[in-house]
Amino acid sequence: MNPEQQIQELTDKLNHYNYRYYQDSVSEISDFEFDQLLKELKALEDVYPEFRQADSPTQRVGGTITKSFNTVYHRYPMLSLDNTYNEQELRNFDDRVRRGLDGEEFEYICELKFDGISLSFTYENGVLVRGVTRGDGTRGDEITTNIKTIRTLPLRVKSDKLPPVFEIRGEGFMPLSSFQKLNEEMETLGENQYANPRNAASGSFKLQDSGETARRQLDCYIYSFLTDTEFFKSHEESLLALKSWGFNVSPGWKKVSNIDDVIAYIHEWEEKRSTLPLATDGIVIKVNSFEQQRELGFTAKSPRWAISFKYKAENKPAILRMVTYQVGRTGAITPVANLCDLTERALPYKDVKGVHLSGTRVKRATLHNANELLRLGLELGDTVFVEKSGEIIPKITGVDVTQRELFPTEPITFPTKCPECGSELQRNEGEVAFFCPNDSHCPPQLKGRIEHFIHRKAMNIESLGEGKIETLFDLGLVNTPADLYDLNEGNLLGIEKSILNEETGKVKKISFREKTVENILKGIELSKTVPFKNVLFALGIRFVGATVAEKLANYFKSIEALRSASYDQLVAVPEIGGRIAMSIESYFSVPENQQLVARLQAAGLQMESDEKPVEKESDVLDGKTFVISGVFENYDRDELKDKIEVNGGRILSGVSGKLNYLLAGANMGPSKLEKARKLGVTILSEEEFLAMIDNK
Ligand SMILES: NC(=O)c1ccc[n+]([C@@H]2O[C@H](COP(=O)([O-])OP(=O)(O)OC[C@H]3O[C@@H](n4cnc5c(N)ncnc54)[C@H](O)[C@@H]3O)[C@@H](O)[C@H]2O)c1
Ligand SMILES: [Zn+2]
Repeated sequence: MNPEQQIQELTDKLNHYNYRYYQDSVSEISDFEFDQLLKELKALEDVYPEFRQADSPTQRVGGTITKSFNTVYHRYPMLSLDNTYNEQELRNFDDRVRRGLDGEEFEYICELKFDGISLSFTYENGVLVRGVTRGDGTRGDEITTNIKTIRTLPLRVKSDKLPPVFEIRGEGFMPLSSFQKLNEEMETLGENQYANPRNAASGSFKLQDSGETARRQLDCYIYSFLTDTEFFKSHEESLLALKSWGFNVSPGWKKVSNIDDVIAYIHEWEEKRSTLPLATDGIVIKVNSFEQQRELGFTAKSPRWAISFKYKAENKPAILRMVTYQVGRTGAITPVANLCDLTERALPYKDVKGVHLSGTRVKRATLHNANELLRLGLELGDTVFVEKSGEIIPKITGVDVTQRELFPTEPITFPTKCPECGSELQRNEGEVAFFCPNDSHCPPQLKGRIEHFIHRKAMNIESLGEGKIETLFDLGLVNTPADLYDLNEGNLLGIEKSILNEETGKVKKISFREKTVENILKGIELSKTVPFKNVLFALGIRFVGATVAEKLANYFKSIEALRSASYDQLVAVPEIGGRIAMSIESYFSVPENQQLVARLQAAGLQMESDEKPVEKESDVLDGKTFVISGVFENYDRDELKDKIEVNGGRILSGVSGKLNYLLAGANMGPSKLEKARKLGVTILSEEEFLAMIDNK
């Protein structure tokens, strides 16, 4: 790959992770890995500035705004912080500050870096009037009713020294105790749990229902004060004043006069921070004097007068006691390392508590697949190194082979049979994972099929989550998706199941109360109105994803026609190839599948597409073709698609020479944009597009 392609790829990747992180409150990789990729991109851009993309994540704050809230412009931009994981870079920062201040004396304030989301609060005449998220740094989401649920945040501040309008900033977070409670509840309800308190805080501050936000007991530490006139001389003064006005200022901060003391502060908190009631991921160092802060100024993304030091994930030795094998929803086999602490070597495995890693005890780490076992060269009884990068699943990073002399080990033999159903395992040419081919009877695969069926993009039965499906499956009430339609109040109400959490040894109860049952049944009933294309996707036919399902539904119009289509008829459909055609044929040839479809049909699901001809609003877009890409402010992509169609336009699946317009939102891949430019396609913003149809 040449540098230009590398820059493009890194940009796309990082923008994707940013989007998932800020929009969906999900971390697909660890923060450390994210920050390494960002540094890699920055280094490349420094050498090849001409290839830097317009949407480079090195140039802007990563967050986004959503259309579910009012968008508010920040009076003062809300930036990010530069970060580092090592002391040398911290000393380099110190050198830059010193040079920037021409040798003047200066002080630092060290603070803990709380792991939540950045919030801004505006007070007018002492009254809290607005709370806004950081958003993209320039504009954020107005979440005033939600932030008012923070009990430590004064709604009114009494002091005769206050400026008429001021803004304060802080980190909204979910205390560890609230986080644990929330996740236990999610588990009981069978909902997906949050991976870490940060994601939980970010999701909870942006709920539409502020009653629910209140219930989740969020909190906020205040760390900054802003106003139009110079009010304080230093950060220290402002922290003391904020405290005296009743704001929740975390007591851990400290003023120091040189970088060595900063480093001492970092060491002091490295262990101690695990005793705090909230998650922290590092410390923040700020130049104390506001005048000096102004002298140093800002980059596009962060102040030059501050930096954060992030603690690296802890890495510890552990003993590999055994390897167990999990069967995934698709039948893939994942080996899992079962670990214990060095001090637990002699304990029977059931009494083992695991290795202490960043505040929790770890007993298991995924080994991904058979190749990973080989790559690490593991043997049973080995002393291995484990790491937990904050929120992400613990992983084994290496083996200490010297320990084998003292503690004998045994080779690991990968199983040849499925641990769940006993079928002979298979591995496809060129694939790393072994899988169980018994897709019609292997329990985890059956469960997986049902989970796919209820997915938002399939039958959209939101009232059923993973935990509930698991319970119904284990009780034998639901073995196939069709069984869902036989459920009634009689067999659901009062169901209880205790689930043992093997990590903690705690037993949790899942119970179906009246309200839950009502919701489940309502969701199932509603799914009968879900269009045919979703039903087709929900069946989970191999290679028939949501887009293929839509194409097939539009073409064949009914399950009857699809089922009886020959291979030749199938491949005659635009964009349907031999692989898909074969998979469809083979799906309908299996008796269990025929039965399933028949039962679903009898239950009243939509097995025909009732595509009404679109009611046209105008023909201003007649004969024009569009591709929609990225994220938009006012409408989502489906809404935009509708707007195009009712005005006579057509949607194409990709950028090509035939395309007239690319409707480009935020976060779209720069390579697509580039391609469109090269082909001379007109690129439209959301605004420009809306103006186009407004002129009808
Ligand atoms: N894992 C992923 O997929 C993923 C994706 C995107 C971003 N990230 C992580 O998020 C980081 C970027 O997020 P960011 O821009 O919010 O930067 P950041 O979280 O590294 O630092 C800036 C933020 O720190 C917070 N903060 C906490 N305590 C503070 C204090 N005492 N004083 C001042 N600020 C304080 C503020 O909210 C501020 O906005 C990345 O560096 C990466 O680590 C991870
Ligand atoms: Zn199996």
